[in-house]
Amino acid sequence: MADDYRSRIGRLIRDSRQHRGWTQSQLADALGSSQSAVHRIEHGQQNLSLEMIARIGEALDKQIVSLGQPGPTHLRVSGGQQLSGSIDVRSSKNASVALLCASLLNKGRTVLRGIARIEEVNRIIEVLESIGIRTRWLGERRDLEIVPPERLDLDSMDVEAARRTRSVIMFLGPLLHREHRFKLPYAGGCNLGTRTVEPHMSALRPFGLELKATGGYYHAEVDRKASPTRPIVLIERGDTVTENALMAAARNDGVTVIRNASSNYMVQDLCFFLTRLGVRIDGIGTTTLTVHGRSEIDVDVDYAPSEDPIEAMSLLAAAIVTSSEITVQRAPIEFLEIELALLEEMGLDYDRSAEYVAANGETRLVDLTVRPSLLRAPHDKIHPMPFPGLNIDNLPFFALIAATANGQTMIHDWVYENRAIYLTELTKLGGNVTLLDPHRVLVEGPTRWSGAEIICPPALRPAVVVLLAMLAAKGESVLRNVYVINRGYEDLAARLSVLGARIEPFRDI
Ligand SMILES: CC(=O)N[C@H]1[C@@H](OP(=O)(O)OP(=O)(O)OC[C@H]2O[C@@H](n3ccc(=O)[nH]c3=O)[C@H](O)[C@@H]2O)O[C@H](CO)[C@@H](O)[C@@H]1O
Ligand SMILES: C=C(OP(=O)(O)O)C(=O)O
Repeated sequence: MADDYRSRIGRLIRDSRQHRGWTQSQLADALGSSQSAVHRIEHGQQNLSLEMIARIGEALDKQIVSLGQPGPTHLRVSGGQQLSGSIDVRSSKNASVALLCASLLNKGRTVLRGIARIEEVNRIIEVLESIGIRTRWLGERRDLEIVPPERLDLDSMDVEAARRTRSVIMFLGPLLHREHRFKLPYAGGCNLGTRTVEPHMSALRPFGLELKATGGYYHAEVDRKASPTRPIVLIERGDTVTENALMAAARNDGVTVIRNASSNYMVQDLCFFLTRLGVRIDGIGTTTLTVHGRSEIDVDVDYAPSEDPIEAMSLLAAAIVTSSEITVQRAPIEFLEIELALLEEMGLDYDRSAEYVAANGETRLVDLTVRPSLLRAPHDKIHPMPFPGLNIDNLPFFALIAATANGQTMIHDWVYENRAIYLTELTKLGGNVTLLDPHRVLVEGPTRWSGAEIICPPALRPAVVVLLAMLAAKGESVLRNVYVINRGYEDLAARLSVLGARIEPFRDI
């Protein structure tokens, strides 16, 4: 019996080590032990103390043994501290998930450099692995290698992981070239109200895809003889629908024109990646994309997705709400220009460095230094638009910034049915935020923030907005159940702590 447990724990340790891309010697170094001891542990030949199991878990960043289900993670924030220093923007959630899905187009080995280490990416990796794709973290755990099998095993799909994201909808475009018939679970993700899949269906129909939604699944049938005979006109300029159409077009043997395409940051990253796969795309960065597809893609490809403009905006908001001077390094300026123009109107004092190029060789980056400023409310309402408008995912941060400014600001989120509602959580921290209707909130500043205990709203950006307000609130706050934040941000609490924030993660016992 004891032997059996030792072997099972040993296997868990071996799997976690391999998932991290470490050798036995590397783990031994991290533990101050020897390679032969790690070998014995992994083969169940060594008695392990609880302390040793905890140390191994810490080294591998993975809980090896738990009593029951591990509970949710919460954050305790001691607010009112000014932040200082510099912080790098990490790669984007939205490009990372698109590129993971796009790897399904490639028979060769795909390496994604510096991909975001976030829960949303973890869920997609779990789905990919469950259908037979081998993934492995390389080097410093920032680069992901993806190797496809000869045939996918779609029936074994990890449905639980798939249902926790909306991104799995982007399997449709690549899969329609590999399978005649398949099913995908309904797309999940944040609770932002109903989000349509109709534009995806109409964009992919010309490629022969028919979808029926029943019993919690989209049932797909593909007519392989079909291919678009005229330009595909998207009924919405959505990001993931554009990506789905691009991925379908990438392996369509011929030229596909996509009109009313999104030219947002993640779409551009996907276009650059597809170009590396040998797919020519004209019109990158515009709303008409002309794709010269290839029926076979078998390339060993290496690509580094660009920095996340939404994370950059979040960090600017962190500086503004805490009246701090910080430098946000590696900000993708093309996707922040309108946000910065508006902040300038509101009175923000900031500098930007000369431009330099991201690791993808394309995206223009700058360093932004923000200084404490007295902000005033803008004259007009703030509302988002598809790129090149103010980014839809950046809008919630303007509610927080408006709460620090003098005067009244109307925030109009026409896009999501439910997202503006969560901004009223700021009232629990002393904000003056009135919900006028499900799409509009009126924010009156400036605010004297005060600490509170709040359960994370079930939406990524509003949850981060609440966390940032807690940084400004004097006294202690608690933010409960922060999975939703970890879905889209890498080590946010730890990285803000490096800037001087006092944030401590904890779990219920
Ligand atoms: C994985 C990923 O990349 N997610 C992003 C992507 O989701 P995604 O592309 O999946 O966004 P949706 O297709 O759900 O669009 C968001 C909402 O906007 C509406 N809509 C969209 C475009 C349009 O021209 N008209 C219109 O009405 C949709 O009906 C929907 O209600 O784009 C959203 C909007 O930028 C972002 O918030 C998400 O972070
Ligand atoms: C709404 C968002 O993303 P998703 O499409 O992954 O739900 C977001 O990033 O804020």
